[in-house]
Formats: sequence, C-alpha cells, structure tokens
Amino acid sequence: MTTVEDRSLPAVAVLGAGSMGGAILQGLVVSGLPTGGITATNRTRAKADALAGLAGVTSVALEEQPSGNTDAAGSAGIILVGVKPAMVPDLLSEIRPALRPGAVVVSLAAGVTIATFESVLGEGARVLRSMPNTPAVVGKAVTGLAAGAGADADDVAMVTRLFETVGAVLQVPEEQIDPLSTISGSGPAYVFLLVEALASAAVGKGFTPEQARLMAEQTFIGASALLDASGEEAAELRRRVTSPKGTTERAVAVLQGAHLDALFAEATDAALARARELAAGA
Ligand SMILES: NC(=O)C1=CN([C@@H]2O[C@H](COP(=O)(O)OP(=O)(O)OC[C@H]3O[C@@H](n4cnc5c(N)ncnc54)[C@H](O)[C@@H]3O)[C@@H](O)[C@H]2O)C=CC1
Ligand SMILES: O=C(O)[C@@H]1CCC=N1
Repeated sequence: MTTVEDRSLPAVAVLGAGSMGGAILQGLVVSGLPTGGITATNRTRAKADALAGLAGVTSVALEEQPSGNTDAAGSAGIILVGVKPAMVPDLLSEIRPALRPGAVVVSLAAGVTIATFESVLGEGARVLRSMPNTPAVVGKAVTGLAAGAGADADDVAMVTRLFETVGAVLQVPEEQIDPLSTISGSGPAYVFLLVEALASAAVGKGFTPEQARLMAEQTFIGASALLDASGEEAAELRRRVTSPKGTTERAVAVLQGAHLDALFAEATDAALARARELAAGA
C-alpha cells in the first residue's frame, strides 16, 4: 500500500518562478503533497512578494540575495528550471557546482533540449524535460514529460508525482515535447484568444463590454465543464448544439469554411518552428 510518506517529495527549488514556475508552485502548495520544503527564486522583490504568502514557500529575490539560486539548488532534490529559454545555459552553469549528488533537474523551457542541459551539467546528470501549461494554478494542467538518459525510473516517478499534483501527465519521447508544446503548452492562449474574439463579436451586436465578457467567458467555462463532466467527445457535444437547419449550423459552416483546422495546423507549425529556433539558441 502506498503511504503518504512514500508519496512525499524532497525539497523543491523553482528557479525562475514566473508565470509557469509560479503556476506549478501554487498548484503544488494547494495539493497539500508533503515536500522537504519549497524555495522559489525571482529577480525582483516585487515578483518574490507575489509568492511569499504561499504556505511553506520561501520566496527569494535575487536582487537582495544574489546567491539565491545556488542556495536553493544546493539544498533541493528537485530543481525546476523556469527561466526564459535563452537564460537556461547561464543559470545551469551557475548552479552546477552547488548541486547535490542525485539531484534531479527539470526543465520547463520551450525548445531547450536535454542535450543542452547535459552539455552544461555533465554526462549522467539527472535531467527531465517538461512542458506544462498555466492551468496548473487550478490543478488542471497538461504536462508532457521526457526523461534524459541519466534519469532513472525513480526520478521519472518522482517528477511525474510532482506534476500530477497540478493535473494530467503525458510521458513522451523528447522529440515530441516541442510538438506537444504547440498544442497544450500554448493551448490556453488559443482558448483565451477565442474568448476575446467571441466577446468582441458580442460587443459588435450591441452588448456592453461587461455583458459580452460574461456571455463569452461563461460559455467557455460552461462548455469546458460539460466536456469534462459528460465524458463525451467534443464533436458529439457540438452536434447536440447544432440543430439541423438551425442557427448554429450556419455559424459553424462559416467557421469551417474559413478552414479552422488548416489555420490551427498553420498556427501550431509556426509555434514549432519557433521552438526549433529556441533550440538553436535564437
Ligand atoms: N508561460 C507558459 O504558459 C509556459 C512557459 N513555459 C516555459 O517557462 C519558462 C518561463 O516562462 P514564463 O513563466 O512565461 O516567463 P516569466 O517571465 O513569467 O518567468 C520567468 C521568471 O524568471 C525570473 N528570472 C529571470 N532571471 C532569473 C534568474 N537568473 N534566476 C532566477 N529567476 C530568474 C524572472 O523574475 C521571472 O519571474 C520559459 O522557459 C517558457 O518556455 C513552459 C510552458 C508554458
Ligand atoms: O510561449 C512560450 O514560449 C511558452 C511555451 C509554451 C507556452 N508558453
């Protein structure tokens, strides 16, 4: 039987706890999963203050404590690297001398390969690459996870456990992390863009911005909750809204006529191309 003890995590350091790192941190805290302590680092006091109220979190501002990254990494069993992709190599060089034997380093960065991590941290470093998304804040993330050669099955299980506190986890080969990122990593932005566009259509039909926002947001929230609760596929739920010869049919025909699927293929291809640029250091 699995005990609470078995499921607990070692000390966790989130280096660069911004939008994404901060979202995981918040979800992890809310989940109540025991850890050996959580430390978050950010450049500024203002960013650090935003996380300082979270139970059990030590939130460090590097402008006040320049050794914050090495201090946190040196006492952690899991180190989440949440800085921007271009900053990753410098951060890894900074923390490498401080890492404890057996420490597991987990990337959140788009584009940056496990090989890049290993080239700085050394052969045999325990590295995993993750691609979460911001619904982690509310425990509804999707996280893609790929393990480097130095990470063993226990490391993978431990990091999976961490990400499961904030949602679903999909283990994939590393070459699928960037494609996955274009769907679920960036995906919340596509959804929010659709909400914005629907609200703007409502304003165009004479509703106040407040009414438009309520209609657009609650429609997305309600539809998502229905998708979640019903267990039905999206296509079936769409069919149930689309009365034959009714009004929705006309609207859907316009959207499909604009080749929405081709547009999403093109948009996600563009995101993938950018991930490849980031991998090349651009
Ligand atoms: N925002 C998102 O939805 C997702 C982001 N990611 C990845 O997460 C990483 C961070 O992205 P965001 O959270 O959006 O950016 P962000 O700008 O919100 O967060 C980065 C944080 O790093 C901090 N920082 C800068 N230099 C630092 C240093 N030397 N040491 C420690 N902290 C430092 C900044 O204070 C900032 O809060 C990127 O690599 C991105 O590819 C991955 C999946 C989704
Ligand atoms: O836009 C980005 O680069 C990051 C990766 C996926 C979501 N946000």
